[in-house]
Amino acid sequence: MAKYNCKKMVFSSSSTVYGQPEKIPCVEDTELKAMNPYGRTKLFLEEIARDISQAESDWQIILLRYFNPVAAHESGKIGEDPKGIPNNLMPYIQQVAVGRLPELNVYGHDYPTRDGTAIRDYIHVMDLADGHIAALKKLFTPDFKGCVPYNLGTGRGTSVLEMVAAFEKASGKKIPMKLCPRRAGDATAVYAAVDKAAKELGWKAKHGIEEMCRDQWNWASKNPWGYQGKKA
Ligand SMILES: O=c1ccn([C@@H]2O[C@H](COP(=O)(O)OP(=O)(O)O[C@H]3O[C@H](CO)[C@@H](O)[C@H](O)[C@H]3O)[C@@H](O)[C@H]2O)c(=O)[nH]1
Repeated sequence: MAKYNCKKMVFSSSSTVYGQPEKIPCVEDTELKAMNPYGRTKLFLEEIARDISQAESDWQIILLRYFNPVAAHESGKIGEDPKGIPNNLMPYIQQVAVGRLPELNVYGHDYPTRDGTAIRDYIHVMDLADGHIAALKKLFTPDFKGCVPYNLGTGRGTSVLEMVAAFEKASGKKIPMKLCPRRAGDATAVYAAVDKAAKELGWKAKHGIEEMCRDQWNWASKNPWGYQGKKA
């Protein structure tokens, strides 16, 4: 970047830097802490970005803290195709729906939430893409300075069971479930404060969980075995 005199950067950070926040919705200037190794990598890279902007005042950096990206392009031609058994909730639900996996393991049903399952702020990937365009536009405004974090979330929390119900409705498929113990390193409830991105980037998520599930299912039903198709 130094060689090409590039001093503007959009960094893909994550809501994982909030750990389990004291207060939700999470505001950007809340205390940061990692609950797992992945979270710590994001936290350290944010710290490095902050250090760079302190050391060299001509750098302009935006940290985009993604909440839980899900869904697919509306065409159904571009979507997530994880290698091996998926770790994340939506690709796992998708693989149960198309018959690749027998049932969903629900990690934790004794959280202090409305139905006992953990709460996240799921965001449509197309909204996330728009958030990047808004961030780039912001970086190129003459008054932008320093290293500034923005949440990319919807501001709404959805439990695991609510997400499963929404997916069942969108797909018409039953998702068999097994209630399991909590997964180590998982937070109880995390969702975004969205005012800063709305005010300063002019960006707001447009899609709700019904549309997220619709587009996830459109991709899944057209590509049940991902990009490669089923191996013989
Ligand atoms: O098979 C599964 C997978 C997940 N969950 C639960 O579903 C919720 C969401 O899990 P997941 O989709 O794995 O998301 P997070 O653990 O919240 O983390 C994701 O979202 C973060 C914020 O964007 C990213 O930083 C991480 O990379 C990404 O894994 C959690 O309560 C999990 O316990 C299940 O019950 N069963």
